[in-house]
Amino acid sequence: QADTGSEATAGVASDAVSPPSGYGASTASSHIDVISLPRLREPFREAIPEAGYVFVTGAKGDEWTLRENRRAMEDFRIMTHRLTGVSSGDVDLSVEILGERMPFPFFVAPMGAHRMTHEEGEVATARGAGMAGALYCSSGASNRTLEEIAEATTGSKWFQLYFNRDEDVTRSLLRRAKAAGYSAIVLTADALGPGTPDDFLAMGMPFRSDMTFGNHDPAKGGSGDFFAQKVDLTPEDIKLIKDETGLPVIVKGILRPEDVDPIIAGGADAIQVSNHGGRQIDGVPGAISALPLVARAVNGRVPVIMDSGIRRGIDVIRALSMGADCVAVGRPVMYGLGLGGAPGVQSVLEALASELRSDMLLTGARSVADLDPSYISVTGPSATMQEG
Ligand SMILES: Cc1cc2nc3c(=O)[nH]c(=O)nc-3n(C[C@H](O)[C@H](O)[C@H](O)COP(=O)(O)O)c2cc1C
Ligand SMILES: O=C(O)C(=O)c1ccccc1
Repeated sequence: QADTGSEATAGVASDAVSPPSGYGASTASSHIDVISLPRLREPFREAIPEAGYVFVTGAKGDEWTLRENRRAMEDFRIMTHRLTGVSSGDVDLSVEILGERMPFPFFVAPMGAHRMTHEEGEVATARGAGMAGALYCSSGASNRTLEEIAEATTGSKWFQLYFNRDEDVTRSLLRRAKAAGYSAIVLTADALGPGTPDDFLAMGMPFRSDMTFGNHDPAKGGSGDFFAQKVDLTPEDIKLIKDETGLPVIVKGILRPEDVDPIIAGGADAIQVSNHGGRQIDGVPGAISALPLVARAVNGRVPVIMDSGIRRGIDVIRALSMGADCVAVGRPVMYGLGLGGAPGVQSVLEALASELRSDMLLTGARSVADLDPSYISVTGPSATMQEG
């Protein structure tokens, strides 16, 4: 895709925000055939500009953690139950987390800058999530505004907060999220800003020239500077979120079991085990390896959510067996957005649900509530971590 010429303006959604940059993001809007989520990565590369592909698929440093998120899945071997009398009509994938009923135990992870992938940005992703009945977690780094996104999804929605150094800015974001109907706040605790894959740095960080962070656009009720994030967060900061909104707070980015107690004492209503898809610090363990120890530290006091590396139905089974109540899916949702806009996102989420349904049947578990560590044999580096 050339970054010049008027051709790129054709087909731009009428509600797209800023003037088209000629960047050439996807304008696709159709269902897609999904053999599996990993198989979408190459077609995604063909469908959007190289800068978007590198930004979305890349990760920090040597990308060891990015690879480890997938490799470590292999340490968790599925111990299938046989002759359990479970039929397909019996399989129940639904869960309820923080008062939200979900038709399947996964939702859309908060991701910023969807206009690097699709002209419509987050509005299309959120609409697609709603079409699949999935919960959409809106990123604080969205290109569209949280209000536009709220209006676009028919499903449940959570708002992910990048805590701003300016308290008034943070409070204003929280008030708006509450007013727009978001039902929980996700406090991201493991990020400094946009991911900086080496390949993206080498290209000169080519964000599209018309890219803005919608929630901070003064023309749309926003204020402050997205990049002015508060980095010195403590468990005390959870209180401000709860005081301002009265909503449940999920703390995202936890890998270390010792962090759990102070965060729950600070008022957190859920813990999200995550390494941000390997995008912020390289060298941290695969999220699935960290999950069992964090889940043991939580010990049922609050729900546990996990993300980073979920690509298959069996990955969802691994995470739920090892103590997660549900999981979030990141990059594959962007593949769906680039390849098919809102219906493409729907296709991706429904394909994962369908894969999970047959994997559950073959695992021999009737419902996600039945999954426990007895369904898993832990081997390799992840087993060593559990002993350590
Ligand atoms: C392009 C991109 C942008 C992201 N932006 C955010 C963000 O704004 N806030 C956040 O909490 N996490 C963000 N994440 C991290 C995701 O929420 C999630 O932790 C990660 O993508 C999960 O890993 P997966 O992609 O392997 O599923 C982003 C991830 C990607 C790929
Ligand atoms: O890239 C990321 O990981 C991320 O969190 C982010 C933050 C700001 C804008 C876009 C993405």
